[in-house]
Amino acid sequence: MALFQELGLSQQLNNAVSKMGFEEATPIQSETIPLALQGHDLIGQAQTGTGKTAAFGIPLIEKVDASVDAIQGLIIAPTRELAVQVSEELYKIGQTKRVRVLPIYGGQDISRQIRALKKRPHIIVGTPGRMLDHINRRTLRLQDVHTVVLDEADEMLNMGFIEDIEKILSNVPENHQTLLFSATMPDPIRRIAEKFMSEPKVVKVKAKEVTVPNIQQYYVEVQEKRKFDVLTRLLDMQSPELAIIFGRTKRRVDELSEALNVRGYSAQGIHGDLTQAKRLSVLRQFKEGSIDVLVATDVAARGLDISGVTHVYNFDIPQDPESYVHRIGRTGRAGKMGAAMTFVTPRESSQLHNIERTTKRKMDRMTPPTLDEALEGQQRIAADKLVETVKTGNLSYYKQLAEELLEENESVALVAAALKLATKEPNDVPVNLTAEPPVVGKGDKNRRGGNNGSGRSRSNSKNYSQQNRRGNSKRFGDKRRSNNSGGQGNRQNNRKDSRTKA
Ligand SMILES: Nc1ncnc2c1ncn2[C@@H]1O[C@H](COP(=O)(O)OP(=O)(O)OP(=O)(O)O)[C@@H](O)[C@H]1O
Ligand SMILES: [Mg+2]
Repeated sequence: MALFQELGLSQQLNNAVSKMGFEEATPIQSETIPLALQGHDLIGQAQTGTGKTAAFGIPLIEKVDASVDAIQGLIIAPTRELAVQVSEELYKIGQTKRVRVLPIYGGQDISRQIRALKKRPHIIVGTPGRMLDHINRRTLRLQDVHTVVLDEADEMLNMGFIEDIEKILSNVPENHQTLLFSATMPDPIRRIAEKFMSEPKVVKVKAKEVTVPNIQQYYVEVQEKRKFDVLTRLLDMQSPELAIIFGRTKRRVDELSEALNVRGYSAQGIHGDLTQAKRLSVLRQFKEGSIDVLVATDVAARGLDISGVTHVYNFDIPQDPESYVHRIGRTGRAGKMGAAMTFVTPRESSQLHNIERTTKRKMDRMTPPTLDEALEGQQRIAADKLVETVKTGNLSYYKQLAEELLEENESVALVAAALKLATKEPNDVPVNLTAEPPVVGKGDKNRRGGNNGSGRSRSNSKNYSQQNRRGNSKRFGDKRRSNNSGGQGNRQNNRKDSRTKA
């Protein structure tokens, strides 16, 4: 790690980064910032959560002449949420220099965007479709652009986006500088990328693994129809501060978030069929912690930086290894710890190995928690909460009654009762989830269905009810259910201050 002061930045930029609380530059930042400032085209590859945004943001802001009222930098991002987030980070970097940054993305009122464009922003951060739209309307003029950034470049250069990108670039002066960043850069895509650039420097942060070491990675062998119960037990046992659960399809995300709510978790889904307003509001609630669990398709997997995400659950194993890297990379960011659990059904073991081959890292096997372990986890949260309240709560109002209760009851029994009331006990309310076909890994002879998204056969989907078919249910009997009404409220409070464990 190097100090930012050693990277040859202006005083204004040094002030900006220290105001953002950055002390040292991350490896990708210290390697790419000087090269970018020298004007080289760049391909930057570094692990998730290691500061790639500032790695392109700092040199771009440095190069902007704030006294010139024209768009000088263009940042293209694959999703609207990411465009918003990147523009916020760039705004912070450029604040001391008074650089104007504007996000433009689909789903937002276009006339409002046109008005904002008239205010002469210096940098535009946008999604390809809406940028093209503005170019066609002649409301976006790019003749003064000197720097183009593709964030999540491999995704952007994937088949779906490449034509849009080419069209956008044909409106930018030819001698512009191009910066491409991503945590993953498969070789065929890198070759496409190089065609867009002139003598690019390739900076690949030296790391043995594609994923960051501070994410503990587990796989859980589980049958499709048992997944939901295993998920809720894991949530109970691990009690994440914030968790993201990835499902394969939009329907899957809807069904999962519905089912989680039925079982007393505060969850919301996010996917491409929701309105833009809804997507942004779900994300905001998740960031604020008013929902604990975000259920998402891969749309949320690229680039989103939400602090406090301690656990990622791949309810469905990802279709390709790159997607795995980006999904689990939503935790363990900026040096923090994280845990990722990937569910693997019996026929998906080849896909598990396929992922491990690409990431060059083995996942540890985790056995699904028993009901007792799930309950223990929740009890521990309740106990922590109780002790915390002893320390910080204003209890004088309760002490008189407490003493009376202690005269008439045994003390251990009293505390046990308080714990019971404060514990969110696992429940088995039936939920409906449509089964997903397995993802069969590359090179698997028996491969059928499942590996190519939309074309996939749905013939083996069927509705069934997932319930706790637990062996040890008798021990708890119906008493366990009697306390569930108090569970949800407690969960909200308990989750926030419990420490996490994987
Ligand atoms: N030098 C630094 N010191 C401390 N924190 C930093 C530094 N640079 C970036 N960060 C913070 O680290 C977090 C992750 O950064 P960022 O989102 O840029 O990661 P990324 O490499 O783009 O990840 P992804 O591959 O998921 O897009 C952000 O919250 C960012 O503010
Ligand atoms: Mg990023």
